[in-house]
Amino acid sequence: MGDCWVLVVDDSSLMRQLLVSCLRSVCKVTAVECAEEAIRVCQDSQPDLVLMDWILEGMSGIEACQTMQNISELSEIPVIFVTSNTSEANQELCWSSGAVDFVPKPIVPKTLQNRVKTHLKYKLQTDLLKKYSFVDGLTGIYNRRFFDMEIVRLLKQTTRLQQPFAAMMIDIDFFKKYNDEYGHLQGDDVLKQVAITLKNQIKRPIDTVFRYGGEEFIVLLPNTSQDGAKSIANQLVSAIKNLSIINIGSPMEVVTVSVGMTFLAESQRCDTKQLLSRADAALYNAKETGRNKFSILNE
Ligand SMILES: Nc1nc2c(ncn2[C@@H]2O[C@H](COP(=O)(O)OP(=O)(O)OP(=O)(O)O)[C@@H](O)[C@H]2O)c(=O)[nH]1
Repeated sequence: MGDCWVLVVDDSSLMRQLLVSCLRSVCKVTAVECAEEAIRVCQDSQPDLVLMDWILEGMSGIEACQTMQNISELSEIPVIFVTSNTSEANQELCWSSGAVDFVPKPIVPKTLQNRVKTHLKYKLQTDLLKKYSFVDGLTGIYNRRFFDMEIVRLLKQTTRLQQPFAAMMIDIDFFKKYNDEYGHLQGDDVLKQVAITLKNQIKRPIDTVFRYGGEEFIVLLPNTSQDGAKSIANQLVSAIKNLSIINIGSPMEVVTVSVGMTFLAESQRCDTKQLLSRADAALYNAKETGRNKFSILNE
């Protein structure tokens, strides 16, 4: 729980100090003074929990909570109101805005700490369950379901932050021949080795590998230059070849992959469908022009 991170939103500096010092022994805490800034912080780096004041300059706590509910990547961050507006009608507003709890002011430190601990525990459990439902059973890397969610979030983030973005579609060459020659169980083992190798090649925490389909993988590299992405694509191709897994059905004699890459410069935008069809076209080109290589499609 010490690694959890709580964002405090309160326009009184005294209250911010009080809340931060009260929670410091429970988790990491950051404080901001208005709802607009809180939403920005949540969009950039999602906290595990938000402690929200009701009356704030500009957007109110209730409006902020409603706004967060309507932004898909923020809608699952639990919000607890910390407020002296404790009338029944106001409590009703808290619940209907999407808050998970309500702590009255003046705060009782022990109560606040225990409420926060309880909600962080729920959050950690939910995150863990989600994580398992997003992991591919065979290879242990993220699955298609997670890709479908992540790609929407990452493309939005890329547009908002005006960053470049690279996506690679990776397909094992002559894998049907491998299965036919060595059997499906050994084929499964190759899929595991390829997945682990791809994962080990990408070093930054924001880069992600997914198993997209049977013997197809996707690598997403947010905020990466075109040269950087090309060099990673080359590394991936070499790393798989260097595993030296014999495949007598392949002219390369070992298991190799083909990589189709699409790159979006800072100003370029596209949706998931366009991104996938470009990566797929580049992959087709890599397959058609010899396999065991990468191709790039920019337009
Ligand atoms: N062992 C195993 N094989 C799989 C799995 N998913 C898909 N495959 C196999 O992957 C093979 C894909 O074959 P193709 O699409 O013809 O592609 P390929 O033989 O790799 O040929 P190219 O892509 O053109 O180089 C098929 O034999 C599938 O049965 C899996 O989970 N385990």
